[in-house]
Amino acid sequence: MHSLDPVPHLTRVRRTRPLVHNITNHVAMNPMANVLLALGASPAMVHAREEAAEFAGLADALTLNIGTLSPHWVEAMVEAARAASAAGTPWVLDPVAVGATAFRRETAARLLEPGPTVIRGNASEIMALAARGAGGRGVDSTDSSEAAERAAVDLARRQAAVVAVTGAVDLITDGRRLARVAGGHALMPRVTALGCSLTGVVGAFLAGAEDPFEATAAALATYAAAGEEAGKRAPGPGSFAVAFLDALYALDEATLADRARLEVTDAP
Ligand SMILES: Nc1ncnc2c1ncn2[C@@H]1O[C@H](COP(=O)(O)OP(=O)(O)O)[C@@H](O)[C@H]1O
Ligand SMILES: Cc1ncsc1CCOP(=O)(O)O
Ligand SMILES: [Mg+2]
Repeated sequence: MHSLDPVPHLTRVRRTRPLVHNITNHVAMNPMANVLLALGASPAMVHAREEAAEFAGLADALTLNIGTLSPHWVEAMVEAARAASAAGTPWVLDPVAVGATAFRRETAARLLEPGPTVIRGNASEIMALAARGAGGRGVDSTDSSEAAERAAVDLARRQAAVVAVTGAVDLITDGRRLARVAGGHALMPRVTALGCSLTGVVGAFLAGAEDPFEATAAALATYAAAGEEAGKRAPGPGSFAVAFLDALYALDEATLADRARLEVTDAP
């Protein structure tokens, strides 16, 4: 068992206010920007092909999400990914519903080429990307994160990337280590774009981090702690969405240290 303290990572994000460039889907655009602001980061949603690569070169981290694709956006994403990799800027791929259509599979394959630092998806998406499952039901998972463990470790090794699988328990692996993050709240998958927004939060935690595995686990532990706090106050998805932003904003280091349920072992 290894130890991993998420608190210094949250402190770094709040101190440095990283500029996170996101090419995300139409559904997530607004909630994701609000989540990043509540966290203390600086979001920018910049998707035109004419400027995506240039902007990726300015940002502290980049996140790409294939939720509502169109051909123009795919080219912008490929160019932004290449620019980020060339500049040594960390970037995250969110393979929304990757198993659903050929267009998504082809796009994800193109985006894996320039080498994402982190791949963050739900269990069905990670299994589909690793060619081990049918891919869920649209954007929602039909698999548990435990079922995706082998796929996640294989994908991490194949891609030399960190893979984060979310669900009731989150798994994070770099192919060598495996972290489990418990907590969060059952209302989280009932609010759209909370997973997409988490991808932005992972981007914020990667900025300036020495170890992307540790930074990703810290991001997921922070998100779970905020979800748990929000769940105490919200009776349903509408109020949860608002309570989650407030909880993320209010989450202090002592509460994170107290709430974080994070364990790290060797990957199988
Ligand atoms: N049943 C659950 N209990 C607690 N937290 C959950 C549950 N399902 C998902 N989450 C949390 O919700 C967030 C989004 O994850 P998920 O729903 O898997 O992603 P996506 O929205 O991309 O499908 C993650 O922080 C995850 O830990
Ligand atoms: C509903 C929907 N349709 C295309 S993208 C999207 C948002 C998915 O958000 P999340 O992956 O966070 O559930
Ligand atoms: Mg998703």
